[in-house]
Amino acid sequence: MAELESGQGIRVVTPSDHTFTLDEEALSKLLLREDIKDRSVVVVSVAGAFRKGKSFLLDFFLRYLHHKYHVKDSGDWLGGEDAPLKGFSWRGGSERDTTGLLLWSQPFLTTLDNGEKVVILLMDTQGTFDSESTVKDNATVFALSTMLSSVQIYNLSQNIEEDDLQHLQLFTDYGRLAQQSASGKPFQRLQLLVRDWSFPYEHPYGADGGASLLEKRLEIHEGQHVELQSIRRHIAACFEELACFLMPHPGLNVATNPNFDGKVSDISPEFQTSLRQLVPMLLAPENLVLKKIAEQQLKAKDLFLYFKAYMTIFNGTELPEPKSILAATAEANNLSAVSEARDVYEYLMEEEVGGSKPFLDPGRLQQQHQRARDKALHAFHNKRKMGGDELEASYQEKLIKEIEEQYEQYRANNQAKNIFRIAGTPTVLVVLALLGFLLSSLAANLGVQTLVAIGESIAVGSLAALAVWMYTRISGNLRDIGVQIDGVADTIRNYITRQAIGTASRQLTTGENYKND
Ligand SMILES: Nc1nc2c(ncn2[C@@H]2O[C@H](COP(=O)(O)OP(=O)(O)OP(=O)(O)O)[C@@H](O)[C@H]2O)c(=O)[nH]1
Ligand SMILES: [Mg+2]
Repeated sequence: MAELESGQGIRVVTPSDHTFTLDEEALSKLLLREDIKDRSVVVVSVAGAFRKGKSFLLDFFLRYLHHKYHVKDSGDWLGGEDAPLKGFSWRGGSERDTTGLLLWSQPFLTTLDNGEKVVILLMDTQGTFDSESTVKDNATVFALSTMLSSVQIYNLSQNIEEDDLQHLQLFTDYGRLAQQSASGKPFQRLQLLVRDWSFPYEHPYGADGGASLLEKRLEIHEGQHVELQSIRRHIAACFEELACFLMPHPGLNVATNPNFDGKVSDISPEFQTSLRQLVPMLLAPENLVLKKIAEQQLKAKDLFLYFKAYMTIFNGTELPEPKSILAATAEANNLSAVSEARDVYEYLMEEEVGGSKPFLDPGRLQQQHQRARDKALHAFHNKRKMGGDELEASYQEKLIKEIEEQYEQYRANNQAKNIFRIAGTPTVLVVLALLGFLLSSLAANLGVQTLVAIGESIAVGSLAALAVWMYTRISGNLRDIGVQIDGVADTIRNYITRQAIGTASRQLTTGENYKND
């Protein structure tokens, strides 16, 4: 477990004076890490009232993840009987402990059976209903963690009560709107977890008992107030999967002993049995739920965009309307499509004209740009987006603009690789002078006087131009003339390069088919 001890909870969202700030730097260090950013994400979050054992539970998740994905051991993961429980900060007492939103600093990496490379992230959240938070603070933490996770574990104490369900109210409207905008349900798994369940004779501990209790609580019946009916109807419409698990009491040591350090031997055997069932049910490779928004699987780098988008709208003075949550989702959604398309463009261009590649004929560069641009736009269109055609069109415009800017960059870099360019005007003039002399001496041997004269005038002209050019550069006078000479040399150089490359590529590519895909 030494490796686990080197990890820590990173507070990515911090509360201050009833607003929340995103630590973009800390978040980007984790999500935009080279080995993480392109992996599909699984985000497991635990939320609910304060002081109810959320962080404590997450530390068992960490033990399992460490055992399964780092040590890759198939033996017992629960750990030594006497080892203290480490990980996210947890403690006894009546005062709140966790604040803001935290992610565990060590991402757990795995490859699923279908070849999908994933990263598993754990999220700990500030407990709701402590004496320092407002209703808005509570709703913000709960909403953010639900929207950013693929599995939200809703940690409840003793029973599922009506106010627990009302907490989901914010999402029921959002869910309705989101469904109109994209097909499918907006969120994935809501896992209710009832702690200290004391009626196993009515509903047994575990997933089955949980399912029957949940069914009973979500039942719609005649005579029920319409508001209660509508909450129930819409909760089901928001989550792809609703599940409930009933946990037994962990024993008095856990609940009341101030010196309890989390060792397994102090925890009731029933609680241990339930942990062994619950944790793999959520975190075994075959049970992982990949984070999706608007039916798109999120990569770690996309999650970063959504974090930013949601934080912005939740930081107003009011709780955001479901409509603005939808708008923020749509924006982040389009942004992620733009970023993916830009990657396609860059990849294809780098292949041909990346930093280490030699100079490419400007005509071929233009063709490659067209091809890469088309493919990037195709990738952009292919990605499902929320927010309608107008929003998509505005992001498409942004994408095209960015691509054109990048093309300019590639063109400039390519031009800089041109050998003549590196040597500049003097080389062109010297080469020209040499060619002139060569022509005149050849023509003299053949006795063609006009060509001798042409050759000589090219040579003398070039040398004179070189002398003037050097004068302008050294003295700083007659700069306009210097620029004009540069222009002529540039034109000659471009012409010669195009001819030379054209001939070379014709020879090289005779009979060869360009790969187009
Ligand atoms: N009764 C009971 N106590 C538990 C359970 N699990 C953990 N505890 C105890 O609850 C106390 C609080 O644990 P934490 O994990 O810090 O609780 P939390 O929900 O993260 O609290 P905040 O961070 O303040 O919101 C500790 O003393 C744990 O030993 C449980 O299932 N039932
Ligand atoms: Mg906590």
